Amino acid sequence: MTTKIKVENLNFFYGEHQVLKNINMNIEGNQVTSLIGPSGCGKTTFLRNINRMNDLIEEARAEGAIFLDNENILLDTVDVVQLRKKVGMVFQRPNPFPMSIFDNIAYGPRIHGIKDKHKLDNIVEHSLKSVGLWDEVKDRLKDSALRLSGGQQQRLCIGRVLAVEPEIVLMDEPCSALDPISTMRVEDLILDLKKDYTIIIVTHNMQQAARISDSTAFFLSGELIEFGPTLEMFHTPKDKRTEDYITGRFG
Ligand SMILES: Nc1ncnc2c1ncn2[C@@H]1O[C@H](COP(=O)(O)OP(=O)(O)OP(=O)(O)O)[C@@H](O)[C@H]1O
Repeated sequence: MTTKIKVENLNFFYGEHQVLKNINMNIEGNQVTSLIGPSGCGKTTFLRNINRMNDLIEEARAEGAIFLDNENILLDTVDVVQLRKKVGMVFQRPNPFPMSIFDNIAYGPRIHGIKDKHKLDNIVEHSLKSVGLWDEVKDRLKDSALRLSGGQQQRLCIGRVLAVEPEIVLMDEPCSALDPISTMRVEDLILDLKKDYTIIIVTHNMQQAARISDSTAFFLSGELIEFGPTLEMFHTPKDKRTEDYITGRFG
């Protein structure tokens, strides 16, 4: 069973500006959870709390608790390097490092101390197979990753995250820069990955949320308005504001 996430009374501020308001949520393992809501409602901020990426912003401040299994990762005592190994993140635009395909995947494991060539070969092969890229690139592992297509680059970036064996994968609009066919491949990949990982994805695409997620959370102005099984939320939303958003009446 993969890691569960329990969010308790999470409030988050950029300086005086309160961006997240009293969020409570139980996110199950082996599931895909979508975060939806209009631009600026706090989805990315929420996601970035789960691997403490907001720590990098000086005036950012979080209150409350986020438990990964039993550990509250908002405590000062948490080792954020270890946390980010456990909680990988994929960004909106594919961002491969300007180095070879092999070195992109081997980068994280090397940082975490793996030097053995044979071990790294295995990790690279395994990660590239997990993201369905192995057959496309196995004969050119030394080529620059920047020469891959956008869709291939995004799968490479997901492979780079998987190479350090995370428990949770956060994805911030991972398909927004991709064409429909690459999007479909990444969506298939996400569905496949949920057997091993807890996945949270921010998306502006309602069809995408409906296609790939088990649960959906609807945010509005920093509040969690509704959270539940995706099918229920899309067919019988409990809150009028959720209904208005998913039917395109605002946002
Ligand atoms: N570094 C920052 N400093 C100050 N305020 C910020 C910072 N980043 C985001 N904000 C503010 O926090 C609020 C939430 O932003 P966030 O990026 O989390 O929203 P979002 O729902 O992910 O939006 P989008 O769908 O457009 O990506 C916005 O009002 C934004 O202006």
